[in-house]
Amino acid sequence: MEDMTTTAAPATTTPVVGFDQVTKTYGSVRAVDGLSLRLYPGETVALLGPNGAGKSTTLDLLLGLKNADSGTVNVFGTGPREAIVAGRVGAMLQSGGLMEDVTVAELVKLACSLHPKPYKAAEVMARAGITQIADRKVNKLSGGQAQRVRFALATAGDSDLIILDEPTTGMDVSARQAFWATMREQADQGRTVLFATHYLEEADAIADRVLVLHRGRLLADGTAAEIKAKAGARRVAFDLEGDIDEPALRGLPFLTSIDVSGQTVRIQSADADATVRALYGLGVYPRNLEVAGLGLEQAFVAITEAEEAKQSC
Ligand SMILES: Nc1ncnc2c1ncn2[C@@H]1O[C@H](COP(=O)(O)OP(=O)(O)OP(=O)(O)O)[C@@H](O)[C@H]1O
Repeated sequence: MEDMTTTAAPATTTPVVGFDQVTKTYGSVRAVDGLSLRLYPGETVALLGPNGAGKSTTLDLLLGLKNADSGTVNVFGTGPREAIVAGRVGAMLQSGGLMEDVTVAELVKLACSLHPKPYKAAEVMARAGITQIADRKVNKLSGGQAQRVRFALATAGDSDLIILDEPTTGMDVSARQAFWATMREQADQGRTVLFATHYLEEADAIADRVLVLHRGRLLADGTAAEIKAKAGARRVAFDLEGDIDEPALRGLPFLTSIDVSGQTVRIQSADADATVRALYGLGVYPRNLEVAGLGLEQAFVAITEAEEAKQSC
């Protein structure tokens, strides 16, 4: 698989975020391993990676919640904490505890009062869709409502960089749609949005750049389309009549996965042309043949599995 860590980011724009050879270890675990990357104004960037890949640690380093063992983290030309004190960074963390014995409105007003460039609390609540629960105690909220409140806190003021760790977990469909519409507006106004997610369809739909982390290293960096294309493999689906000789199909060249369901066969192949030629060579005549590129989810799995295989050699 070719190198996927070259980004087409503009060379002339001053980066919003710069990581240079950043490493963070916990005991023997290298959570972030020599990570270098740049984020630029107006980018919406998805941070993907399997469990334990180092996404949350990367965001914590970016927010100054953790210190790197080596390397440098730069945010708007300063350290992360200075950038936060200056109000340039808004964040929504995965399990960010919410103050319990206050109402939603009180909490949002507090967040606004602490921000150097605050928005009006009523505006912030309307944007997050929590006006109707403004008088409710924070410890009485459902999971999705609490998530909306975290979203409000992350957008309490005019920040230039918005960091979101799995932001839509627990949100219903309409909350998700409203959330991403707001984030899109924020990016259109020149803000940088960085979000970690396990929802690959969200990354595909929302992000104009996708970073794939694996064991603390950057495995891929590009648009979703580039990552899908560079993963190489393609999906092939077809129907067969009569008895299916599954062992023979499993022996097809370039096959990376196969699923037989009834008369329908779905395979993933590193060289779809060669696989289909070999299929005809078996004397098998597929009907309804479809060949398509990988979705971001399959590309992600292909990239991370290829890396696992490389490391276990
Ligand atoms: N405080 C800690 N002490 C010890 N090990 C930690 C600590 N925090 C994270 N780790 C380890 O560092 C690695 C990276 O964890 P991190 O939470 O950054 O990954 P992640 O990509 O956010 O994972 P997930 O998708 O599961 O949220 C994991 O192996 C994790 O077990």
